[in-house]
Amino acid sequence: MMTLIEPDSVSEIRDFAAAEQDIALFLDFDGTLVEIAPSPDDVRLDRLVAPALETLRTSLGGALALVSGRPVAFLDEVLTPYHFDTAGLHGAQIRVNGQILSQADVPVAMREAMRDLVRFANSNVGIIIEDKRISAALHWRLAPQLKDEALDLMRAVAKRMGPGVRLQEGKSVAELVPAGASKGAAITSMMQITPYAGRRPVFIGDDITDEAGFEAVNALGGLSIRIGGGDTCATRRIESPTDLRTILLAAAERGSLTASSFS
Ligand SMILES: O=P(O)(O)OC[C@H]1O[C@H](O[C@H]2O[C@H](CO)[C@@H](O)[C@H](O)[C@H]2O)[C@H](O)[C@@H](O)[C@@H]1O
Repeated sequence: MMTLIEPDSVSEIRDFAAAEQDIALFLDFDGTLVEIAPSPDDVRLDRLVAPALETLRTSLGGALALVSGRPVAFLDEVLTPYHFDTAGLHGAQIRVNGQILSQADVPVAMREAMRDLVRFANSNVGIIIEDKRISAALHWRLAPQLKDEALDLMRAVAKRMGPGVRLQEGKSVAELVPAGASKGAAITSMMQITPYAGRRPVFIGDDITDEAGFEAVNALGGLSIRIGGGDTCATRRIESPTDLRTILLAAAERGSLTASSFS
């Protein structure tokens, strides 16, 4: 005898299937795996996190990647001895299975832009510049009164550099980033290849740059999780990096991470 499935049951079955589907885990770094610190060099990664990520990477069949505004080389150093798949510089560099899949060119006129940023930092105590070659960040966390001036400068520099560059705002920071790069585009392209393809993407982040990643995983039927407050298109929240660390360490201990681990 054939059993008719009521519409409610169909959606329940779909939800159940999605909850059970193998996931691909994409993790932001600053504000997600580490607490926000006064300056970029001050971040501290709990010593248990990198080995836990390695255990989870294995249990996810390799489908675990970092998606960050930091350069790939920085993340390799912080997470040493592990070299995770990484989309760095807001998606401008992508490395999977040890191979560089894509790397944007250094934007035209970046050197001239850096001269302007250095001049601004030299004449304003508390302003920090990160020269990441393909991108550049201007931080005002230690000089919040300079926010408007710093943003005006970055907007003018980005405009002068032309359509090859976009301005990425973040927590007390503005960055010059290659125009085509975004965390959403990076996640979408990684989801097309092994070991990510066929899995349900889960992306966890905390900042404006992560919203493109949330949109991408939402469009792919995945799970988007924002750490902390703020407007977001993420469908779930986790209060803090400490709470996320607790979830990840417990999952590593069990040797299993699914979408329900984040409920
Ligand atoms: O995508 P993410 O991994 O979150 O990286 C985004 C930017 O994070 C860093 O800046 C932020 O964290 C600093 C350290 O906590 C903090 O001092 C700063 O105010 C934040 O904006 C990093 O320095 C940038 O390069 C990343 O692009």
